[in-house]
Amino acid sequence: MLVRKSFSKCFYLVRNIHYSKSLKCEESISNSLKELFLSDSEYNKLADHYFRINEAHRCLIIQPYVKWGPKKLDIEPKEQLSEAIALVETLSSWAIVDTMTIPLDTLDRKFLFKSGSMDRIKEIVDNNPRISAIFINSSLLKKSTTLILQENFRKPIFDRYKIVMKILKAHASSKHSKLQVSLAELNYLRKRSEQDLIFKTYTSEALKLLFQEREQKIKAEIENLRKQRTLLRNKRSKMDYPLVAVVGYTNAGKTSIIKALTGEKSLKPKNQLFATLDVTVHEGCLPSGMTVLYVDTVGFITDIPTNLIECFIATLEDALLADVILHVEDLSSKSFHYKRKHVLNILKSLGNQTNSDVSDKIFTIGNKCDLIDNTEDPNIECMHVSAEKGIGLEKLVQELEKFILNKTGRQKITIRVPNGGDEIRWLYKNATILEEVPDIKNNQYILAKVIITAVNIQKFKSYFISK
Ligand SMILES: Nc1nc2c(ncn2[C@@H]2O[C@H](COP(=O)(O)OP(=O)(O)OP(=O)(O)O)[C@@H](O)[C@H]2O)c(=O)[nH]1
Ligand SMILES: [Mg+2]
Repeated sequence: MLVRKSFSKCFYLVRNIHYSKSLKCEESISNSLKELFLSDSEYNKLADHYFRINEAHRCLIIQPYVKWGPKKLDIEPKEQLSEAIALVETLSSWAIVDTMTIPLDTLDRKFLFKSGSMDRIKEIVDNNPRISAIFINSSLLKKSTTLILQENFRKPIFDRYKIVMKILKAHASSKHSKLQVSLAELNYLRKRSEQDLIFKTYTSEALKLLFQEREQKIKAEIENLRKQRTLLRNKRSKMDYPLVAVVGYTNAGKTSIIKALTGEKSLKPKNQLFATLDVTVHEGCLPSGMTVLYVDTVGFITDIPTNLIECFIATLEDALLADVILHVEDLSSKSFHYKRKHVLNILKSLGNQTNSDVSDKIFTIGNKCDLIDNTEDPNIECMHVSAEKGIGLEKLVQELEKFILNKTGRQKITIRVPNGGDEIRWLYKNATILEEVPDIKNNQYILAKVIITAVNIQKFKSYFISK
């Protein structure tokens, strides 16, 4: 599957939509699902064993990086380490005791590290009793490598997959995000059950049943919610508001931008990765007075294995169906280009999968301009704004409006209609009225300046002109 391949290093989640303000939807959770989450103690035991969800740790973070060759990444190890720190800081019960970066010549070494590095780590761990766990910021360590490292350092080892899984579990608050996280977890456990001792206490048939039953129930519930989302989508298209999906690398400031553009108080930007785990829709107003809906989405992150991503792919439909994709980038990030490349790759592969050219509807902005010097990087061609300081927002909405009008085939036109007639009432319902002035040549008429879609122009003509 195309997405499967191109997503192997990137992570992007989009969850169910809650329409804020005028559009509200209540998801219902079936009794069978409640039962599934609460009473499946056997399953929960296995999940706890692997993800150690409730454990709090004081950890040593190790950032391995390949020094040269094709596996060398276009991102500074220091920047990778700050992402690892941000991931751990997102876990409220965890603390960071120490950090280190370790160069590697290959990622395929059995112990991961060379013997000199192994000794260095061991020395640090042995001499610091505060360290209770080690987080190696690498996507998914092999089971055998994890065991060897655990044995050597006599501390539990966490890789990036486990940490992200813990964050997702902690942050998932809606039914849909809980379901998706459960499915990701299930896929992981199923894979591990093929090789692991703890599973030997179950017969393979019992295990198969345990996983199968749970998977079927979760998938059925997800399908249910997807139907509800389709309903919401239809409702929205009837209302005919342009939809802007706000996407970008995690922590770029997507939620902050929406908050700044809509004034929505319920939005809480956080200096955390995966602060937003549920897709929410927020109503805003463009300079002309046209209503626009902004969709807040879950951030992208690199270097997360495929099976964690797969579960969320279906829900990306929502972002892809938006009229415009507002790509928010963090100008202050040292890995700006690396992150940009990843986000654009994901969007492109999603577009390919659905045969739609998304690149055409991407509007890019660089956020956090307050944190950079005025000396602009000539390679960063996008509008500079600051959600936090309110810089460039006025220009942003003006340009965004032009872009939306262009992409959605909406036009600004003036229509002459009878004063107080059905025509103006219809226009109030089906277009955005910008201005109404009396026609000085004949005061029985008014000149209405409107923003209207091509479809509605045709409807207007057929209802009122060709009659
Ligand atoms: N200095 C500065 N900080 C900003 C700006 N915009 C956002 N931030 C901060 O950046 C952090 C992340 O902001 P969010 O809006 O939560 O970012 P996000 O992209 O929604 O993050 P996720 O939902 O986790 O993917 C918060 O601490 C914000 O206060 C800005 O313009 N300038
Ligand atoms: Mg957010």
